[in-house]
Amino acid sequence: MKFTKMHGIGNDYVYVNCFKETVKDPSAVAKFVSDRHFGIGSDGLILIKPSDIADCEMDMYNLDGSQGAMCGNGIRCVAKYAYDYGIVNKTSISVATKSGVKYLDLSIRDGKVSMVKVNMGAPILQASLIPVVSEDEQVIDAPIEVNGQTYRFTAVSMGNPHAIVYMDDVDGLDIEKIGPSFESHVNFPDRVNTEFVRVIDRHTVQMRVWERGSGETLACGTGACAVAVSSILNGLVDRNQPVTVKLLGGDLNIFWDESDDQVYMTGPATTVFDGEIDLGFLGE
Ligand SMILES: N[C@H](CCC[C@H](N)C(=O)O)C(=O)O
Repeated sequence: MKFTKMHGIGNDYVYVNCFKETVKDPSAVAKFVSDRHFGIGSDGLILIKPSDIADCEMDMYNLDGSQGAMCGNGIRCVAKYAYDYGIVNKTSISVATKSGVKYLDLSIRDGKVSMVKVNMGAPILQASLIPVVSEDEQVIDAPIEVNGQTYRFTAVSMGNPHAIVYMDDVDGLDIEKIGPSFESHVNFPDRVNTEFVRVIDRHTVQMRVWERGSGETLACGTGACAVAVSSILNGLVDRNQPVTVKLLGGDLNIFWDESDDQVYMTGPATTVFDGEIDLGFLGE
């Protein structure tokens, strides 16, 4: 199987061009290739597939083999791959995902994509659609008990579920302990991606993320969007202004446009190397 290793500020995936390759069992392939000792090493697998409704389709799998409905860092790399490898020859493109068709604008430097702006769509705040168990219509700054401690969190979906928790210090956080407890908490029927956030000023936040199905990653694009929306809803950053979200792997610029309720994410996409791996033992 030919593949391309790419990352969005350190959130790295193995990408397969399914205009040319066939992957029979993506879940099994994702689990194997993601292993950083026995496989290639990544946060998961992303298939770039033909689409009848967009320029291409993104089909994303976490490292545990679970399928993700949306991936912000991944879709920027899909767009970069599509342009750089000749699937498209334009700088405004569409990518179909499990959470709808997304529209992207590409910045080109030296003939290749350097930065990508993605319309990530409108945030979903209705608890039953996130989903999160709650008696309230929306979950903003609500209590939740995790490992015997009470936290306050806000729930936002960007096509995938996020729980946002604000703290004074995220650098010293024992995320390996608290992350899995949020991920598998009974209040999240589909599990959840959890962002731990320190507010720096009215335009800047710092976050770490424990991703559903992948553990701590260096960055999470949908998570950064959810954090910007949550921070505005909680009055912690200015409305209708860009928010800089600082993640372990780098920064993302997020803008929640009140005029159309769309969340725009701008960030880089990077190709690391092309490779080939024999997955005959997996029946591929
Ligand atoms: N773990 C996520 C999918 C990947 C999201 C993240 N890598 C991003 O950049 O948005 C989920 O299961 O919902």
